[in-house]
Amino acid sequence: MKICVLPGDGIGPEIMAQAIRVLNALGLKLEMEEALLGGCAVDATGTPYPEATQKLAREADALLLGAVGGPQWDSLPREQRPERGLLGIRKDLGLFANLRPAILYPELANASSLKPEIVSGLDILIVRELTGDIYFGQPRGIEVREVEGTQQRVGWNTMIYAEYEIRRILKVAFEAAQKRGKKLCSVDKMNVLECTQLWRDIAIEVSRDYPDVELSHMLVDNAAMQLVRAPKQFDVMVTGNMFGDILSDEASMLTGSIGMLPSASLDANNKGMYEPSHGSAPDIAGKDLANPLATILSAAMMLRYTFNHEEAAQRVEAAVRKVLAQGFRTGDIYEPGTQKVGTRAMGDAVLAAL
Ligand SMILES: NC(=O)c1ccc[n+]([C@@H]2O[C@H](COP(=O)([O-])OP(=O)(O)OC[C@H]3O[C@@H](n4cnc5c(N)ncnc54)[C@H](O)[C@@H]3O)[C@@H](O)[C@H]2O)c1
Ligand SMILES: CC(C)[C@H](C(=O)O)[C@@H](O)C(=O)O
Ligand SMILES: [Mg+2]
Repeated sequence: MKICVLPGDGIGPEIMAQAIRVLNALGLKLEMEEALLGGCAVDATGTPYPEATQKLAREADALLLGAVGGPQWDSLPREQRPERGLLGIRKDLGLFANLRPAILYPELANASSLKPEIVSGLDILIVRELTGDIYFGQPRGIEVREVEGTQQRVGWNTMIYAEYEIRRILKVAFEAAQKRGKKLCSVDKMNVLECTQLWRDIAIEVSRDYPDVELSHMLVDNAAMQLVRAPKQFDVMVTGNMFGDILSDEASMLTGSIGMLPSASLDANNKGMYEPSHGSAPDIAGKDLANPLATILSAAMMLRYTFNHEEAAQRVEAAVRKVLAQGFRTGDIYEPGTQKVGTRAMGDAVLAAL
């Protein structure tokens, strides 16, 4: 089982160190090799997704990513920014299916931004398309043009989906729903955007192959509202790249913190890159404050989806549950009466629980 490890930037190396300790403690035959992605790669090689990383990434069975980015790279030309490395590796490896499970651990009911009675038992899966949409659409750019008689800067992007891209992510979502609560909500903005009218049309077509799954549709603005009004109405949600990015950060707060939301980014053969949904958190980087649980839970998803090692995945998830029950909390999920710990001590606790 060959894993390409990409610690990245900011809190990336800190949270990754804990996930690797957990993986190593499982007694599995895992071969891990580190590579550069993001700002660290820009600093070392001038490019965010260097050739050496491309090679390792393509050879590996799975990848584990911390996070990339930071203000020190924000003024670079766009192609050199860390985020381009992340988008580049997703596209290069065909990782079109991003699974983001928002699960509320009962111990964190009070850490959720919603009242316990609204979120208790929450278990939503957000399926986000990851290699298309306005993220990758051409043309795009910023240029000076004449507009209404004056020269001014104009910025534009293109929201575009081809039928096959919509079809394949919907299949992933329907199949996930079949294995869960058999309810799928497809989120779009068909009242305004043609691109997402096509999305809705195809969702209806694909649904004919999944008569056991109840398909509903929701406009994205309403979906954002419903997520904080009554999130338990959802089982699986499926949406495009842009809306999924936003809705999954929103959903993370229902679970207590963005530091609790893992993710899997899969290709058609379940090769995957596993990464927490959050970013490099420059405001807390290097301070031993970051919550490593989203990364550790992402490693569990890797064991489940790419390596088919359900038992090991469940061991890791049970260990996370146990440390929460024991009262260990990083600052983002802390509440009075629990024990505040740093990133490394949280890793220690998970290891002890294992
Ligand atoms: N997958 C990725 O690599 C990824 C994802 C999102 C953002 N980014 C990049 O990260 C940088 C910072 O972005 P941002 O500030 O908008 O989002 P962010 O997710 O990094 O941080 C948002 C807030 O959440 C907190 N936070 C995030 N992860 C945490 C954790 N594990 N434990 C405790 N608190 C945590 C941060 O301290 C911050 O206050 C940007 O350069 C952005 O492009 C990368
Ligand atoms: C860093 C950025 C490119 C990325 C995205 O928008 O996909 C991040 O926000 C995420 O959610 O993984
Ligand atoms: Mg995001």
